[in-house]
Amino acid sequence: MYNVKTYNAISQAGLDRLTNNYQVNKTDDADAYLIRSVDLHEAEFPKNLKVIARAGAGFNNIPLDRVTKAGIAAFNTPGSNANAVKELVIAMLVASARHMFAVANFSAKNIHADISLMKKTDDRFKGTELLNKRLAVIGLGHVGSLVANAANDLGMKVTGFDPFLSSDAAWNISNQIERAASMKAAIQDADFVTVHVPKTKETTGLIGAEELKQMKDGVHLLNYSRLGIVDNQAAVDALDAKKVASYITDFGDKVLYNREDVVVTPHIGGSTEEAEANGSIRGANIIMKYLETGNVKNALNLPDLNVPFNTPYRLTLIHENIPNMVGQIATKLADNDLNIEGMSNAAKDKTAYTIIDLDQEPYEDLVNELTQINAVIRVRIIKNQK
Ligand SMILES: NC(=O)c1ccc[n+]([C@@H]2O[C@H](COP(=O)([O-])OP(=O)(O)OC[C@H]3O[C@@H](n4cnc5c(N)ncnc54)[C@H](O)[C@@H]3O)[C@@H](O)[C@H]2O)c1
Ligand SMILES: O=C(O)CC[C@@H](O)C(=O)O
Repeated sequence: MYNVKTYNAISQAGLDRLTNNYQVNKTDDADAYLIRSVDLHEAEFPKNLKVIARAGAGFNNIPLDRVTKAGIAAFNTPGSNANAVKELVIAMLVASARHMFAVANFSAKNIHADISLMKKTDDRFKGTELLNKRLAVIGLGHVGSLVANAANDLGMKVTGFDPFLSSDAAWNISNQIERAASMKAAIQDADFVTVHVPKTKETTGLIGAEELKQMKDGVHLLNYSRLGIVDNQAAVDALDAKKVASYITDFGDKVLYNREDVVVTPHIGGSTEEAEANGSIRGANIIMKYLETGNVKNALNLPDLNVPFNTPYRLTLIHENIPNMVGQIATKLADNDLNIEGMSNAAKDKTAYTIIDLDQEPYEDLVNELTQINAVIRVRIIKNQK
């Protein structure tokens, strides 16, 4: 029996996929965590924990270095909520062009007045159209590519900037989207700028005072990525200077409160029934595959390694990516008369992963003995359930 612990509201759709070999939230000493935005940076991980699946795209809440050193595989589910974010961003583009939040505030405050009078008395509510306006999309991954394509379908001129664009992602982007060679080239002519990059050391403050200065006067800025990717104090200064017309973000920050030109939504970009179900189902599938086969695809901290599991037992080893690891492991098995039916190894950055298929049950102390090899981080024996 495997134990799964959930954090945050995890859609039942994914939990329903777990087979009878799984129980959910029965113990803290879990084999797997299925999480959303919970911040794990200060968390202590139980000894049993083998895998963390993040239902969603952003993984800046997982301390990847520490998790890897503990031999825990970490996965996210990018794309599971991309359509939800796209729809909200498009709504916010329309809302900012048509002053929808000012209109809503006005009508809420003047509930007893004849609302049709406001059009006659107040020119503030005359908006602009998105047609032929320019949108800069920073980051063209799962979310950014959908936003770029949808804005293009609405008749906007769209410029994208993504120096690390994967070839898979590039296939999803309409050939109408212009590709900028630099951030400055992307933002300097844009009427709207929207940011869709992961939060890393490199992207923190990606849109700061300098970038805001390079934008057109009256630009509308959107941040549905993460807190800190836009320097909020710089954004407030640019709003005060009327450089930026409006700023819409999914992440609260006290410097943004009580302003009519700022709208903060409470981190709801991916909060739809469909997106939460997608993320939870993908998370549950990832957990079952990793625990039951050791196979890995698109992990955040392990290389891809997918080997058909046709023997009664399998050993998986997470170890440092240094010379002679596989040799030492194979020698230990040979010294103990364990025949290797199949062996595969791959590396990602400083971490390597080895799968060894065995035709017989390994002796009890093998895990301990292999773990004692210098630079071996985690050893598992998996019994084939098929
Ligand atoms: N508000 C929400 O609820 C919500 C929902 C989903 C995702 N997100 C956030 O949005 C981010 C993007 O999500 P995604 O699913 O598109 O991720 P993704 O990994 O598919 O795409 C991210 C893209 O950003 C690009 N990128 C990285 N650094 C860049 C830089 N310096 N300049 C330009 N491009 C850069 C990458 O090459 C990649 O193509 C996530 O990391 C997450 O933080 C927020
Ligand atoms: O879990 C959520 O609702 C947030 C998800 C979102 O921020 C993401 O990065 O995918």
